[in-house]
Amino acid sequence: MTEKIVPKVLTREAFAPFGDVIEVDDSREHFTINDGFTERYHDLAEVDVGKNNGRTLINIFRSTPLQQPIAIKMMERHPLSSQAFIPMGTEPYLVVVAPKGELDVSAIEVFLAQSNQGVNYHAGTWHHYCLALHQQSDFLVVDRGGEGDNCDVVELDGSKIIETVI
Ligand SMILES: NC(=O)N[C@@H](O)C(=O)O
Ligand code: NI
Repeated sequence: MTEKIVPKVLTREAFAPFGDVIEVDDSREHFTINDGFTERYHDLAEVDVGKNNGRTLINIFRSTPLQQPIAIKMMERHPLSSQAFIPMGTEPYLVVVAPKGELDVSAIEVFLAQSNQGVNYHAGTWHHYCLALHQQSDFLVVDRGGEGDNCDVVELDGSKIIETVI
């Protein structure tokens, strides 16, 4: 039996169980620098890459959209590190997550992220791989390099289907 999931609006509060939202938010700490020509929105996400002598990687993921409607056929987690996705283009994208611990498929949540919002999955947060929408999109990705198996993947039956995003 299939289940349609309607993506939710991505907010810091709603995403808090899974990680951080990276966006300009005047309720967060910010201050003026660079002779007054720059506003620094400070310390927005917890980059956690140090386990087992890990180091920070800065990458670009060029992601091609899947055909919609998208069936959720996998979830993965990085037990040793966080992973941040910051869109470099102008398109929204989908974020599919579930709480840390043993994967609870019934707890899967889907968010629609806008092009001015990045996300940072905390270590162990279950997520689908990067889901671009509408056109090929680049994402700046900050994650971990180093020893150890840092990607657990679970295959799903595809019965959870994401409502099409126009
Ligand atoms: N495998 C890989 O580097 N990418 C995934 O972790 C992802 O979340 O897109
Ligand atoms: Ni990942």
